[in-house]
Amino acid sequence: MRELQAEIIKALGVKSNIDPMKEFRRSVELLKNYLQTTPLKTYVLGVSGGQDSTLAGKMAAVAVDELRQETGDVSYQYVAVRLPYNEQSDEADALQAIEWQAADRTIRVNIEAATEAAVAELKQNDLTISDFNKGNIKARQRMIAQYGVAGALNGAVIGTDHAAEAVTGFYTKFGDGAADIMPLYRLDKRQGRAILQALDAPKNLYLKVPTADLEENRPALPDEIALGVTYDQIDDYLEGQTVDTTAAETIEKWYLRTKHKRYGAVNAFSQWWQA
Ligand SMILES: Nc1ncnc2c1ncn2[C@@H]1O[C@H](COP(=O)(O)OP(=O)(O)OC[C@H]2O[C@@H]([n+]3cccc(C(=O)O)c3)[C@H](O)[C@@H]2O)[C@@H](O)[C@H]1O
Ligand SMILES: Nc1ncnc2c1ncn2[C@@H]1O[C@H](COP(=O)(O)OP(=O)(O)OP(=O)(O)O)[C@@H](O)[C@H]1O
Ligand SMILES: [Mg+2]
Repeated sequence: MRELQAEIIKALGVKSNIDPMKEFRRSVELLKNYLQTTPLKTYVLGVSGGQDSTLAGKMAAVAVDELRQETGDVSYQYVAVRLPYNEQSDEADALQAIEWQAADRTIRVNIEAATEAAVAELKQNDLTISDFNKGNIKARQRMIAQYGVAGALNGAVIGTDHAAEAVTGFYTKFGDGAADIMPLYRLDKRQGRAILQALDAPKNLYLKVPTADLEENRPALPDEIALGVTYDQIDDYLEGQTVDTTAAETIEKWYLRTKHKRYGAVNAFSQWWQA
């Protein structure tokens, strides 16, 4: 195994083999335990219609249902948040995911107006805002909306970052990367898929092409095109298998380049950025 590969696997805590239901329970227990250590009663999660939020939302729904039963406190709830930028082409998938999860409540916030207002104000200052940059602003508007819901409903925000995204830093810093709890962290993409399969989730939700869908010039751009490496290759790498050198180098390039996302803001005591 490559030296950096072993270091990454250890840092992200990825297993080469999982028992899907055991990992599901581990995440559900984490969600239950965390809420009980806080004054909070609600889990808040943006549900896009993609694989990751389909899984994380199911974990949240099961966690709060068990908490209600075990404690008798009926105020525990899971709130799914629809966050379209105007119309969303795969809206039906998002609604299907929420129904399958059996969310206690669904909230809808269209992020288009807030995004456009932010971009327009920035442009007043003689700045060019690229489509790519605007995509990250959309992800941050989704973060603002979810924390708005959390603030109103005594909630904690769930993030869907998992090992295959953490290794590539494929998320918006302080956008979808910002959350209170990350139940998928440690799992790679195929492990998340295996859990959904074990849970008998609708196949179309876990077999669909992963996309951040943030760019207007390249709608529904597959993550694998953006990254230049496939999830199968990333998962193989994370599970300690040998992948071809080009793929391994691409993954490692992303890992090293996005180190700043896996640490807090630099201060006078931090040293990670000097290495
Ligand atoms: N050393 C460093 N090199 C580069 N940037 C550094 C930095 N240290 C701090 N920074 C800060 O980080 C910022 C760049 O990071 P960031 O804003 O995240 O931007 P960036 O990493 O350039 O873009 C985010 C990527 O994640 C993808 N994404 C986003 C959201 C969801 C998903 C998904 O899978 O669904 C994927 C998105 O398509 C895009 O490819 C800079 O503006 C700077 O403030
Ligand atoms: N249109 C949206 N509506 C609600 N939440 C969204 C939307 N787009 C992104 N999100 C939130 O941002 C997270 C990151 O997006 P990401 O694309 O990585 O995950 P996903 O869409 O759930 O799964 P996949 O990666 O397979 O597409 C989502 O899991 C979800 O919580
Ligand atoms: Mg997606």
